[in-house]
Amino acid sequence: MARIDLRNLAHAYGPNPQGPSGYALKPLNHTWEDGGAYALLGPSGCGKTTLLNIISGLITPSHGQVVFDGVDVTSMPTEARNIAQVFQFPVIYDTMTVYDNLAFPLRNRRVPEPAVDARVREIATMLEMTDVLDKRARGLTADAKQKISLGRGLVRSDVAAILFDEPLTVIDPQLKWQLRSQLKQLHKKSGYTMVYVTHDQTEALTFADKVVVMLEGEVVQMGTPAELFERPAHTFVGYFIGSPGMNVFAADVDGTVATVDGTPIRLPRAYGKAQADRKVELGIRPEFVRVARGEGLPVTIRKVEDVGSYKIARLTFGNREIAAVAPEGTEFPADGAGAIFDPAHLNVYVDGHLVDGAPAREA
Ligand SMILES: Nc1ncnc2c1ncn2[C@@H]1O[C@H](COP(=O)(O)OP(=O)(O)OP(=O)(O)O)[C@@H](O)[C@H]1O
Repeated sequence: MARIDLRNLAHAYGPNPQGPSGYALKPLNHTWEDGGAYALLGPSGCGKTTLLNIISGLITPSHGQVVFDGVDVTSMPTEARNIAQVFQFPVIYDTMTVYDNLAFPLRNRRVPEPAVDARVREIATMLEMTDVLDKRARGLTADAKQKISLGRGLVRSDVAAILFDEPLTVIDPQLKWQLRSQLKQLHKKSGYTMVYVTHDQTEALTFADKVVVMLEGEVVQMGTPAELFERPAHTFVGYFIGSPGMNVFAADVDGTVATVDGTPIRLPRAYGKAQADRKVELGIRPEFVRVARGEGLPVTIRKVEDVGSYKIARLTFGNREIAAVAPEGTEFPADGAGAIFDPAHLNVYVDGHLVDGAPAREA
């Protein structure tokens, strides 16, 4: 297994990129620890596959270096990098049996047959494929073929890293759930360095110790699921992670007070006044918004959704929408409702990026 350092990495597909928008991957410096489980999460086109393919060697970056355990592998071909990669669609030998497909990466490296057999059976058990080991891959369902692909990625124990590119896309939802937890367990047991590309937040948050959130070719935050939830470094992380996403609205911030449409809101920290051409916003997760009668920001309750274990109140304040999450059984006021924001969880963003205020002095 390897620690992966990405040094000043950037990539443009065209020969003469014009400014930052010409880059599919904007300059990036990161260390991914040996044995870590990482997810690359972001919307379609944000550069996840580009980054994964640079790590695997399928793409040579236009700038910077990829370093495995201190060794610069940037110009090494994929085969020399000692990695396993699992793609969105099955990459298997149709005419071979499931057993031979799983054994292939090991036999290729001249692993002795008894060790091959033990490992193939271990992986087949994990994937619940022991009863089809003798069947040819050709006749199997798309799900089963993709499981073989996953198995081929997981079968070697001497790889520097295992890279997954949306590996569960073609798998049915029930099985997806099961495979996701199995991958997590396998990671815990084996300590492989794993990098998992997905656009699905549930997949990323259940699989990874650290999630790398990407937007328009840029890493906007790398953090644990709790960090992404509690302190989104970018408004995009706030929207993209969580359901419903973080409430974000324009505000005028000066010192320890934010003003939203003339209504002052107290902030837990002090902020300098932003330059006039900057976009200043407040962000607060719906979980930290409470609705009460006659207190806080005056709002109208547009509707209340009961989603089983909790309720989501959809509020309007002027022309803004605010969501509030409340425990099951909460009764909302029929009139005079106000939204109260938990100050400890109010974040200030300038041009989309989180700003750290200074400790507020007592008045
Ligand atoms: N071979 C290529 N030539 C030119 N541009 C490309 C190429 N591959 C990707 N791009 C562009 O680079 C950007 C990042 O694409 P990439 O496939 O890495 O994103 P992604 O986040 O993996 O998206 P998806 O989830 O849709 O696969 C996109 O604007 C895409 O159009």
